[in-house]
Amino acid sequence: MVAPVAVAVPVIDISGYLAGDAQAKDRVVGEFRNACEDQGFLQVVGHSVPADLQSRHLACLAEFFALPAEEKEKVAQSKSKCHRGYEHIGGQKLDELDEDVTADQKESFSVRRDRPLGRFLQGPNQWPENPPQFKEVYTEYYDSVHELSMKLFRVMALSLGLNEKYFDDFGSDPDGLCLCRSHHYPPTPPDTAGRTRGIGAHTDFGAMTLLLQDVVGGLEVLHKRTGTWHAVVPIEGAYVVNIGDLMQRWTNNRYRSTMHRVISPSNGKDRYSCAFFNEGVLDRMIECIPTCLRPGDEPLYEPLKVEDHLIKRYRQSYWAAGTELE
Ligand SMILES: O=C(O)CCC(=O)C(=O)O
Ligand SMILES: [Fe+2]
Repeated sequence: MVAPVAVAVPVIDISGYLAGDAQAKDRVVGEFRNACEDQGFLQVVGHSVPADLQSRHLACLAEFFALPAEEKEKVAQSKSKCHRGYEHIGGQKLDELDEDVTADQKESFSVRRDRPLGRFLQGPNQWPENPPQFKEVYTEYYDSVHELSMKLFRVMALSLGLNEKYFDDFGSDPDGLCLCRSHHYPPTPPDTAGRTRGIGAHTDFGAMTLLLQDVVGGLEVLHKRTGTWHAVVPIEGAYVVNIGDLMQRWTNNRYRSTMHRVISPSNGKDRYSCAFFNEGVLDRMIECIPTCLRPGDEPLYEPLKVEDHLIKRYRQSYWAAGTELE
């Protein structure tokens, strides 16, 4: 049940920081640090992604997901050797612990950077024929949100007392993995209320996630201290930014990767969202960032290769839904 008392997810206006204002920079960096050390969830407004691009992207998604199933299946993820394209409802189950809840009641479309086939998740995208502007708008959106993520990695570096370019390579290496996955959550049928999950409870796999959600609502975050779920109230055009498991590990638990889930809409509305995940370079070793270790402390985790971490997490979430993943 969602707790009646709202646990605030901080809202950070980064417009002054982006404009180069030194005072705003200190404020933004401090607010970002507090949010990441607390729940690892925040919302960013005053960012650089144009509102018009967000609307065009969401409109294209609605048009695509409304196509007949056989049209969407032409670009099914099961046809891709690198897990790109359309995934039908129930293809993934992110809640790996609760057997009673359904597989994820979302359909999605996944895009990464086009690379030659070979390494895990590397390869070419698949694009639908309709709507005709889908590829162009999706690509423009991907580039814009990727650019914003790089600005936020700079804030992240400063907030950890590091050189502001510390994460530049991790986030912008052409072989680095970023996933821009868009979702459609159809309204839940009334008879399955309580058991349906748009997305089951999970933590994100990568370093940082930037999520655009429409105004329908349904995203919830688990408040660790009280064990209660709280709505992340939609703010039109804002990005919900959250820390993923890789960053929690990298920062020796200083920054928190927090459980979240999506409850399918029960108000008869369709919900759309788009998540951008920075998952990093496959060969990169993740080991405790020096500024995250107090004198005399030991790192909590062994060094871990990004590739090993991602293979394990992706496979688990697909096997839980009975889907094969190459
Ligand atoms: O659609 C949402 O609001 C959340 C999506 C999400 O948590 C995910 O894709 O990992
Ligand atoms: Fe997530």
